[in-house]
Amino acid sequence: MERMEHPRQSCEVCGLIPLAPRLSGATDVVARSAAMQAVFRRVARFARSEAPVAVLGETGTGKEVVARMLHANSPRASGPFVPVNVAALPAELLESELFGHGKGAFTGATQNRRGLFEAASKGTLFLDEVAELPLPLQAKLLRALQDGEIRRVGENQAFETDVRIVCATHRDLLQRVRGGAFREDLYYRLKVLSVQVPPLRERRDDILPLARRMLGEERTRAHGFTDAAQAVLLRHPWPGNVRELQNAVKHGAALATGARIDAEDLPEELLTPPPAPRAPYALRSLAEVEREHILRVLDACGGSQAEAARVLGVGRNTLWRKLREYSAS
Ligand SMILES: Nc1ncnc2c1ncn2[C@@H]1O[C@H](COP(=O)(O)OP(=O)(O)OP(=O)(O)O)[C@@H](O)[C@H]1O
Repeated sequence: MERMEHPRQSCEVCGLIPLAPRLSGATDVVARSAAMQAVFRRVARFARSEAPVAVLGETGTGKEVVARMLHANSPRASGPFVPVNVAALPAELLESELFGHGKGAFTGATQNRRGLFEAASKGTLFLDEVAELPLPLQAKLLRALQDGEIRRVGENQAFETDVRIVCATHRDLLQRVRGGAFREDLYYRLKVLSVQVPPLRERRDDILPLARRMLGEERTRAHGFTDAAQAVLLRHPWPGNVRELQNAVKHGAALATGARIDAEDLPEELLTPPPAPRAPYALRSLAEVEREHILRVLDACGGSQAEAARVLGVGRNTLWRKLREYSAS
């Protein structure tokens, strides 16, 4: 599924119907790597279910893209897809945003307003950054999921809900549960099904196809990457994942003067090689470590065995015996 050309034609690899052009942002969805194809095969199966799905993965990996694919391929596809970033609003505002409010519920509530739950009716409500949901709202969300109905802030009348919940987080939700920041009962309600989106560094086969697709969206004369630029793109660890790649391509497109983006057109941080990984801790025997330490102390003591024995806290005879062993070996 490198490119899903036509919105109605399903992908040969995973059977998914692609998103309408540009729905996923600037680009069509790319899944050249085996890891991403496995993700989308899973998405295709989950799409048919009504059960909540938790989409997990580092920031910028494409969790929202996955959520949109779930919706676009579900029986709810003709209904709305309503995304809400729960980390973006203060708790009180978020509550009325999600559940709506009645006239006079609080200062400024001059009329009844329906919330996103109602707006997502017959569709999918996508709760992004769900780990950040404040505890009181977690309780309210749990009730909505359990009872299948919601109450607008300041109102008693209950509205039946008909939404499928998809949520996403880059955090370790289970750790939040253990730390008391996330309700365990809600965790199990939301994570009935789950999809893990792998980081870009674990699916390097996607890097160049993604970069080419993104470049195609830019207004630039450049229509490719030099070998040097490709090598840089393949080497970078992409801590910001696909979003960081998108920025790098924009940077390259803006600076490129020729027909192809060159390495030096890419952002600086891609060009300075990352610090060399620390040598893995050498596993050595105690005898080896002892020998090295003794010789180092002896050296620091100018070769004086008496002084070295004192520093090492051993008898002079012991030190002499060890040194003899070393010289014999
Ligand atoms: N497989 C893909 N093919 C094409 N574009 C992609 C793909 N995955 C991600 N993108 C693009 O990368 C950007 C980041 O993706 P998205 O917003 O879905 O990531 P996210 O994991 O939800 O990020 P965050 O954790 O910050 O919410 C978007 O512009 C999206 O269109």
